[in-house]
Amino acid sequence: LVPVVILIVGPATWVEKFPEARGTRQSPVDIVTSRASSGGSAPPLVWRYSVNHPRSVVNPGYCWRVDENGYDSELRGGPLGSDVYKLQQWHCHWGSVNGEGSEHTVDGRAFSGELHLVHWNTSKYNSFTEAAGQPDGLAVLGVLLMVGSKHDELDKVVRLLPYIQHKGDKVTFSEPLNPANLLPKRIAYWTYPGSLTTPPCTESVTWILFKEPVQVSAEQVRLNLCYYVNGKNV
Ligand SMILES: NS(=O)(=O)c1nc2c(F)c(F)c(F)c(F)c2s1
Ligand SMILES: [Zn+2]
Repeated sequence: LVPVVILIVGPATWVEKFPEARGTRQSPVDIVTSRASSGGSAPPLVWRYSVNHPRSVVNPGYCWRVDENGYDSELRGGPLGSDVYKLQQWHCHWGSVNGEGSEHTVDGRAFSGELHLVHWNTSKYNSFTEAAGQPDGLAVLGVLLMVGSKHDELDKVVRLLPYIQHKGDKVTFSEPLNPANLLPKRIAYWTYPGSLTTPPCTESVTWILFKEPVQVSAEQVRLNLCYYVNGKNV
């Protein structure tokens, strides 16, 4: 008899180290479109981003993250009440197999990837870290990515990936980049109170997931996958 050792790593074990992961508003979720209520009279969601400032692309160990380095920006309206949120960073989630990389699913369907623009509530809190622990502390714009035509704005980051192949690597670039160009043309969205999708899984995120996917080229998906540390989608 060969002893079988089953090593369980991943979401099922997160609750041991991060009790929040056992919470009542955990993300990601499957968006069941038939059960989503219409937006009613929510005010429009508005955003303004700084374009010309130095940004850093970092390899946190799963995919890549772009730090906004504190430059000004604003996200307000929609489900965010009267608070103003500021863009802290944006990052991506890709799958190891095309068509399976997104975190959220829509009617059970996964997409090739998912971009997250992470904002924090500057009306109520004094730092990102403080806000990240509060139920109304963060607002994340989720953009579903599907394979299609090349995305020029995203390419400003993808072309830097060969320089951050290892966890902890970081490159700073000053090429003008408008995060608003990462969003879909039509801005209809689903929103729900949720959490960080990776440990510590804190229940501090107002999720705003755009309905319309954004297209990226197969080559851009491949580049994201090959400059991918650990090769798994956290
Ligand atoms: N994938 S996510 O929900 O947008 C998201 N997760 C995390 C996370 F785990 C962190 F530790 C963190 F500092 C973040 F800023 C985010 S942002
Ligand atoms: Zn994310």
